[in-house]
Amino acid sequence: MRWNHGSLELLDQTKLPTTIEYIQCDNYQIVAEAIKKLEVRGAPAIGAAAAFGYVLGAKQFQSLELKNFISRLEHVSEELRATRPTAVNLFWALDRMDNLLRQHLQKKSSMKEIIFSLEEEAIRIADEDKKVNCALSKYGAELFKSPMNFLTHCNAGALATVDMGTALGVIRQTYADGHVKRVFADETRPLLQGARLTAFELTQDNIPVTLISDNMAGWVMKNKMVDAVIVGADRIAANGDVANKIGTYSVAVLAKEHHIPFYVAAPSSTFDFSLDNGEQIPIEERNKNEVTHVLGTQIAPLEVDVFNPAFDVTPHALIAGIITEYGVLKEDYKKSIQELKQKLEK
Ligand SMILES: CSC[C@H]1O[C@H](OP(=O)(O)O)[C@H](O)[C@@H]1O
Repeated sequence: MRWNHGSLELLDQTKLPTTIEYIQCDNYQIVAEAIKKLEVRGAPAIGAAAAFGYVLGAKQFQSLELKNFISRLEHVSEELRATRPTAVNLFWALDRMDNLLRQHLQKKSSMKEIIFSLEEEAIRIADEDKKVNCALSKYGAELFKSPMNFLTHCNAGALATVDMGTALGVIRQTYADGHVKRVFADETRPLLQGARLTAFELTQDNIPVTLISDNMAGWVMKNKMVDAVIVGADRIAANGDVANKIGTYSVAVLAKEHHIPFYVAAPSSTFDFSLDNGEQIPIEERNKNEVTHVLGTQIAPLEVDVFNPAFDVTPHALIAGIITEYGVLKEDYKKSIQELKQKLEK
């Protein structure tokens, strides 16, 4: 994504890998639609895009009298929050924008000061994400000191963040250290983020990648073709339960069965300290057409019933470590995540 001081340019991820097309967002409504349609997707990327959408909304209504400006911007925040329910980074980013607005209102700042400060905060959120991914990638790479075959699910790469990625950030750093033999990428039905995005990112970086369909993950593990699994996250509860793309839970169970370490890579902004466990994480359910059609081609009877949860929850007991920008958290997750929370509150 690229911020041009008045408009946000987003790479349309629904068109990848065959078409490189950008969406010029000059109002918050276009950003909200882009998040809903997964034109921009991935927890940190959604958060940063929403923050810039908030700035666009503020600019759209800056000529209103203050009372109306405030109510319109509250509506902008609500509309952006309503785009997708699971990735907590969306709400974390919008909370930062709302809190900053409240501070300016208390200080009776001018409209010009408010707009400038909101824009600075959105840019800060984006810049922080790049630095955070670099830091967590270094911590993650320290776990892998010999040549490894990885398996990953969905896309937790540069396309899912502002840059570098989380799970793919660790893989990129580990590759730079000479410790990646190959990455097995699950295609990740129904929207194929693995086939369309992870395979795209890794081939662009000349990192050896083998695309597999989701139902092959168990067999490659059984045949000792995988040394470690690493995935991203959309929301992590206070006990270490992790919500991530649907299919992640199945991969974690398979990894456990085959004694393969299963890692999650996520910035601290993906933790939801208000939730005791993963059962409390809202799981987005999406349109049935995403399952009955593949890239617009019908593959099932239209009248069939469909269940289309976009995420599932992996219990912390299946997770070998959660790689963050503060280091790798391990069991007892409740304790290590509480320590992370205290660190963030300092
Ligand atoms: C680095 S967070 C990436 C995370 O987000 C993806 O979901 P979606 O493509 O629906 O936004 C997936 O769960 C990834 O692991």
